[in-house]
Amino acid sequence: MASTLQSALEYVKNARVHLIGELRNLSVILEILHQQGVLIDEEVSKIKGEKDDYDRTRAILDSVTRKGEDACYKLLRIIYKTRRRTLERNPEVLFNSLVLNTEGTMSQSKVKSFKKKKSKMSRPKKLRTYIPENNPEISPTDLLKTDKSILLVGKPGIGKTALSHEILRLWSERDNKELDYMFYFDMRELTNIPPTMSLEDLLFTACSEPDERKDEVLQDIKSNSDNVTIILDGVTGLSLLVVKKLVDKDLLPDAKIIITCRPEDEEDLCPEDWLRVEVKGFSEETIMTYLSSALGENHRKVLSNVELLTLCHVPMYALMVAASFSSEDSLQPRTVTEIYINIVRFGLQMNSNKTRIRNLNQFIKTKRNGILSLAEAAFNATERKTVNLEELSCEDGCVLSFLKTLDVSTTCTKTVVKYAFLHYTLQEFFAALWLLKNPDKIREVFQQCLTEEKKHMKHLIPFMCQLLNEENPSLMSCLIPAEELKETSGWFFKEMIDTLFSKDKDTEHYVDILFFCQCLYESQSSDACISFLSKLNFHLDLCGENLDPYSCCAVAYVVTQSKGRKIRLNLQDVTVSELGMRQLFGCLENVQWYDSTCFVSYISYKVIY
Ligand SMILES: Nc1ncnc2c1ncn2[C@@H]1O[C@H](COP(=O)(O)OP(=O)(O)OP(=O)(O)O)[C@@H](O)[C@H]1O
Repeated sequence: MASTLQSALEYVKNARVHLIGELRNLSVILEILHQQGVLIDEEVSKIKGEKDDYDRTRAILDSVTRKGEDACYKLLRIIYKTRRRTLERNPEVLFNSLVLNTEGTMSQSKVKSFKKKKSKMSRPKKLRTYIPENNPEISPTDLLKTDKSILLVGKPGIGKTALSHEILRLWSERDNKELDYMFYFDMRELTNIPPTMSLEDLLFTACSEPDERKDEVLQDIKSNSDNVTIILDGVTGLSLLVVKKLVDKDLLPDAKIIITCRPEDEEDLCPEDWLRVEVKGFSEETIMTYLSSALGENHRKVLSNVELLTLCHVPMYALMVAASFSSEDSLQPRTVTEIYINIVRFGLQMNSNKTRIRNLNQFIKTKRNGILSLAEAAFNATERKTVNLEELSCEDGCVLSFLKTLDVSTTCTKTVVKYAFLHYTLQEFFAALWLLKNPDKIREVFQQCLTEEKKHMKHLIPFMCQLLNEENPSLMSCLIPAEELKETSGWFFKEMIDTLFSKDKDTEHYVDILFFCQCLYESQSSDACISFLSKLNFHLDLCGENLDPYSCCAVAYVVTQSKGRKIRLNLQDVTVSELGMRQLFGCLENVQWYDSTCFVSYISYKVIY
């Protein structure tokens, strides 16, 4: 509850502007402040006599801050306990359950057989393997209860900090009235402290200092270290002597230490008697709960897209997907690629030591070389049909935050570190980005899409279509000069349509109309839609297709772009959800139902729920 980096007094002062706008049910707060002896009768009456709630809130905050730290702490506790009634906008980030695994890492032979099995799966099945299975082994409550020290390991953004905050919350709300201590340190905030910092300085300077009898408190902590829990969040190594001594139990030998770290920093951090817990992210069930509570009915749009659904196993990405869909209509991403652009921008911002959003473009420009080198490794890996990135020259932690690391033993004495993206579709996104920097390769990739061996390269095309869109320069303008992109988009769509249709003349090659619609929707280019429709003689045949809401959105977009000519649309025997059907209704006025050449647009569909 109370922050470890600022006192309650500072907290109330800093939050004043927000509290003035957002506190409500002031009589509840006043009553409890009175009961707890923070305010006396006269003060309460005076505050109640103020002319409106705005002045009453100011008066409460003034009185409490004048009374100092203790009074501010009590006020914060009251607000926290009554937050559902007293805060206009409930700031609580609800903790959704995470899959926690205590089994340890998979053996090399298991990894190999899993990979072999995976290589034979279809793309949706492969993507689904990212989502961890929901077989709960241990809960945050168990983690609070155990006496063992704990190492929480997990990929970037997977929920380690959220889990340690949850442990802190459970601790602050438990009934146990015995005196014990819990300290939380965000190690990323402790960058400028001397490597030789003492325990006392760590606990009382970097953390909160008791008002009085500091020596006595420190003595109590030292002599009863079994009553102490210290959470060190985001540890990258043992360079701070005090942290090393805590881990080695040279200091506070009976204290419980909880460390969170990413897999690449795990070595040396997990003594044998510690409990190692791997944070694996959201299960499918949690993704559904998370998205439906964040987005209501709109969550079906995400669920129907296997790329986005599986991406959401990383809570940080789930947050971004939810934020993208829940923003004001005008700010909502129209396309899937825009969500990835948001994720990349947000990921860079999160790992940039809090760059402000208005300075973010400038910041991204400084990371240009690192991002493009990551993009190159992504392209090479995608072409080789693997998730292992090779020849990664970038060492910038901010850029590498999109990756997870894997230690692979090459011989019994040698281990190499391999990198992979947190999700395969992010690899494809970066690969598409690299192609736009190297447009000479694009034609070759279009050709590859027609071959059995390299047909997986087609998944880069929808990303490229949107990244070429001049109206959305939020990422590309920082990486590739606008003139280069303009030149590419001058020939890109014609070449794409011509190449992907070309084989159709000679063979029975199947033209994937839905895939085209998806690319054109991502491009948001009317001209490209018209070229495509004229290639099809304005006849879209989707007979027998399974149309998820995203495909429906894409089809509706393409159909509506044809202003001069109506479209003949064959929806015979399609399977479609109710949401998808609603997306399609919007474009039906652009559909030609009867026509003299006896082509008739046709609808017969099965609705799925
Ligand atoms: N269990 C959860 N319930 C709801 N949201 C969560 C949960 N876990 C994580 N999130 C969301 O995802 C974001 C990233 O999570 P978090 O900071 O905990 O990741 P992390 O594993 O600590 O990452 P890093 O390695 O980068 O420090 C959080 O800001 C939060 O919004």
